[in-house]
Amino acid sequence: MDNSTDFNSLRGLSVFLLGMMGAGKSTLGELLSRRLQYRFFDTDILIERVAGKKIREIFADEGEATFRELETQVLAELSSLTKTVIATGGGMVLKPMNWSYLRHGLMIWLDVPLEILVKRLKQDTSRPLLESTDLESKLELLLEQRRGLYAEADLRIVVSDLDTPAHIVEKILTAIPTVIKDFHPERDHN
Ligand SMILES: Nc1ncnc2c1ncn2[C@@H]1O[C@H](COP(=O)(O)OP(=O)(O)OP(=O)(O)O)[C@@H](O)[C@H]1O
Ligand SMILES: O=C(O)C1=C[C@@H](O)[C@@H](O)[C@H](O)C1
Ligand SMILES: [Mg+2]
Repeated sequence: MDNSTDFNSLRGLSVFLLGMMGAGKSTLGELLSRRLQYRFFDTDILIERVAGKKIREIFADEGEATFRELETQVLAELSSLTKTVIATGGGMVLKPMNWSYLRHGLMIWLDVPLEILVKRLKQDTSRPLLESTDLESKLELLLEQRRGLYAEADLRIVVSDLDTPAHIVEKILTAIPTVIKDFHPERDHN
């Protein structure tokens, strides 16, 4: 099949991937962008570039509030682009102001069960919010606090243990035409 038939319905609209740490936003974002022939950006990577240091170091040296400011700044710049897939950081949904930027594109929530997140993140040391705490309890708490926010996305993709990144991208591409039908670009940007 000609891949372009998959995504004509997007009409150049950017895609924002939302979801918890470890949900696969960065991994899938890159794959999805290739399928869509879109550019790909990852807000965490851009923040590290702007700050000239790792996220772990930004949290340690300047605190989470500074990280969140940089996050909004990077998002604001990306939101004016078209034909772009953007992997956001897990906490992008926290600031109400960020929603005015996220709403410029199609927002997709990668909904991954807690057990899978724990499995994926137990060896990881790059995520400061998961440092020196009981990983499962911390993730559970964050998920509880954020679930309602992620649920504001235009599309929810439920991920199971057996879903490979390629399979999830196919699920997204299949769902896009349906969700885009109800998408109103003139929706409230506030
Ligand atoms: N479908 C999948 N199956 C198996 N492993 C996966 C899948 N998707 C992602 N992973 C793995 O899970 C880990 C976390 O993925 P990734 O970094 O893409 O998450 P993220 O959503 O970008 O997290 P963060 O919000 O912290 O940036 C990586 O090691 C990645 O290889
Ligand atoms: O869920 C979060 O709050 C975070 C997720 C990561 O992507 C990074 O943006 C950072 O580690 C914070
Ligand atoms: Mg990521």
